[in-house]
Amino acid sequence: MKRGGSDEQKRAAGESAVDAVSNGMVVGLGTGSTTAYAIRKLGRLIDDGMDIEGIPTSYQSRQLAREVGIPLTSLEDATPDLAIDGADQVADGTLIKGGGAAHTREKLVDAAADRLLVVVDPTKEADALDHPVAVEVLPDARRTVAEAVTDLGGDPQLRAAERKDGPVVTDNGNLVLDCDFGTIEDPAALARELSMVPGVLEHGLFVGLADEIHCGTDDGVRVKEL
Ligand SMILES: O=C[C@H](O)[C@H](O)[C@H](O)COP(=O)(O)O
Repeated sequence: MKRGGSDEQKRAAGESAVDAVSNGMVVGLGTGSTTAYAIRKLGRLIDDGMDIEGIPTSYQSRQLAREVGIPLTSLEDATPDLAIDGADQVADGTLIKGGGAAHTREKLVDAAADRLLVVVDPTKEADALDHPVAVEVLPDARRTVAEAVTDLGGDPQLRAAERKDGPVVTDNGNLVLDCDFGTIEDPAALARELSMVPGVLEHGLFVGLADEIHCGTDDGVRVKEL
């Protein structure tokens, strides 16, 4: 799905993060249009003889990794040395993710990795987080979670599928509520509160996980260490 800035900005960011990959590493493969550039570059490094394994975070990243020849492993068998992942919004090192409904597995892999490199374009950077937060919910919990989100001050909308009638169904067989909280003053507190709601599998607030932000611009890549 196409979101955010230009393809060239995304390519610059995705490929910049791959410069941190060295021989023998296990790499977490995020999901989305920006990470796709990183996955393709990892494939080229493997073609050149590098020994890298990937842990995919979605059907999309698994298929692309297979296409470009990245050997795959899993969290059962390996710990990622680093993960490369995109974001829908970044402010002060905190991320909102889940625009592709992949945030649950992304969070598992990103949190397990020794380092998380986030790849974005300038449209994703903000002074404060105000993007809707994707919340993956068990189908039976759709209404009760929506009520809890409303009690927390959010406006939950069931994510509708495109080119299919009805809702988006995640790779895990669940639904997604896009929850608009306006400007999020305290992301860590909201993250904790959402995690406590029964029926919430995972939400798209990634607090304290990112180690570097690689922002692709028309004039090169800005790397911010956190
Ligand atoms: O669920 C999807 C992910 O969290 C993506 O990493 C995020 O939506 C950014 O995707 P893109 O690079 O396509 O904007």
